[in-house]
Amino acid sequence: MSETSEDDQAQLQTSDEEELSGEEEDQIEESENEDDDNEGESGDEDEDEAAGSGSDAAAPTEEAKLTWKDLGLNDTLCQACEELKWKAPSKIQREAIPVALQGKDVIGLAETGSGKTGAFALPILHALLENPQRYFALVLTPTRELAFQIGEQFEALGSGIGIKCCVVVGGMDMVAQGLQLAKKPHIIIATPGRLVDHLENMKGFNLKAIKYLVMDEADRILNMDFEVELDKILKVLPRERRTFLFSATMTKKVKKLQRASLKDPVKVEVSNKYQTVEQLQQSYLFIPVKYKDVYLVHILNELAGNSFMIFCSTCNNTVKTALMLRALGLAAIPLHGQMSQNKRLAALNKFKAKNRSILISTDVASRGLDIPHVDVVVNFDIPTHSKDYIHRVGRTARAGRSGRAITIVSQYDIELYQRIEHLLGKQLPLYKCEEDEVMALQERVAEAQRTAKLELKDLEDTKGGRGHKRGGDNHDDSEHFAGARKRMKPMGNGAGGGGGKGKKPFAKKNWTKGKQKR
Ligand SMILES: Nc1ncnc2c1ncn2[C@@H]1O[C@H](COP(=O)(O)OP(=O)(O)OP(=O)(O)O)[C@@H](O)[C@H]1O
Repeated sequence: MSETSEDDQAQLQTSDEEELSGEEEDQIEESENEDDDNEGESGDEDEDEAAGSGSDAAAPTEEAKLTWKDLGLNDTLCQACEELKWKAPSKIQREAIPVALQGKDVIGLAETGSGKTGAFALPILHALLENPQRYFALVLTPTRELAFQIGEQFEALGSGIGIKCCVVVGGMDMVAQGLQLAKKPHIIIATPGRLVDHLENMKGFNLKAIKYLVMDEADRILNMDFEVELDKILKVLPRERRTFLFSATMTKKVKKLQRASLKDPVKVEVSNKYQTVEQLQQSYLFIPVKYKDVYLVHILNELAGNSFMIFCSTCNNTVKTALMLRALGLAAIPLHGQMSQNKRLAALNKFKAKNRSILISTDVASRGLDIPHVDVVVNFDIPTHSKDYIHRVGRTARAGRSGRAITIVSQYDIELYQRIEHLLGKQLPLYKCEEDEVMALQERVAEAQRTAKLELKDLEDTKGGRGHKRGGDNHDDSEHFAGARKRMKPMGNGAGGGGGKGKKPFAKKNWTKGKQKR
């Protein structure tokens, strides 16, 4: 493997400084263009394969003796990994990086949180240092938040070499993005819909020079939801390029994979299902649908002090659930595709900064997001596609940490749940709880549900009155809403706002008063 010369590095840095001085700040603007955030997926699950969840930690294992240098990466990048405290490559990195450095196309299948981003970013940065060039690589991701996260990771790894990235996603100002693109970054990280907008509308912008195409969450990108956009993008990319497909779940459908026009790809598959049990404690709860809220509150109470990601099936459910929990004094914040992009980012940042301990989201947050402090994932609504289960529960137990996943299964979800167990290749244990204790919460929860309902109605009325269309950006500020809550009797539950460990958001004894039977 050739080493990158100092001249090459200097070239990369010098040209950046010349062209990119006076960088303009991104303007965040509200938009209702949600084309890139499809939350549903079309089936084909029998043909899918999964690498499990959380089993191949990014954290190196004892037997992992290989160093970054051994993989063939140049010194600057080895140093960048060390600065990020990545002591040694993870399994997927050990296996994928050498193949990628040989110039091969790669299909990388490895568990959630196992370091796949580094597995494709490092060889691209290595190649960039050997042949510095603008518009060098294009990374496609299914969601906007993931695009920002990947951009940050490229910048962290490439900080020593003056790498310039541009994140191109919907919901942000087109003009500001266009200006950034015009500065010819090395790496473009994009959601397909917005990239197509630029390709079609920005004079002089093309992707003819691209040397590397990455599809992160590749099975999702190759899904029919992105068909039109992806075809447009692939048409304008040069055939002479390297293509990397990465995900924790991959389609086996040859037809779908053919769309990526890979050339003799090497499949790098990393899976070690036995460790899943150790790091990710998975369980399910079988309950009648009408008790879902009360069981959720019970779980949050039982595991108080942790950080939670709760997944719902619809935008409306995320808001309703968040309002219900907030009426009980729990620090819940919704995140979904009908929120404006600045509010989506704000919600995520509050959760990341531990200002809120409960993030309630749709599948817009199920893939790729790397928030190390997530302790518990709750599938409040069961995922319609079992693949999504793998991604959702993968938001915890990342990079060698431990975590828990609890799936609420109602009488209507049995078939979907069986499919999940089939995909996992094992049966999960029941989440144990005392029914009496749960039912003792019912009265308070019912009151909170009523409050939430009123607040939701008030929210819709207020926004509707301002001329917003229903289903637009009208479900995003439930946090600051206190209309109906003001009318509600004080709960006296001592609920906290933040989510630091050890803090109980509300005192359990308050909830067990006045037990009642079902
Ligand atoms: N070699 C390494 N050593 C230690 N930590 C690492 C290493 N490589 C990556 N990480 C860290 O592990 C975490 C998970 O990495 P990453 O987000 O790339 O996982 P992923 O495999 O893409 O997960 P997902 O399938 O959920 O998208 C990140 O916080 C990253 O910084």
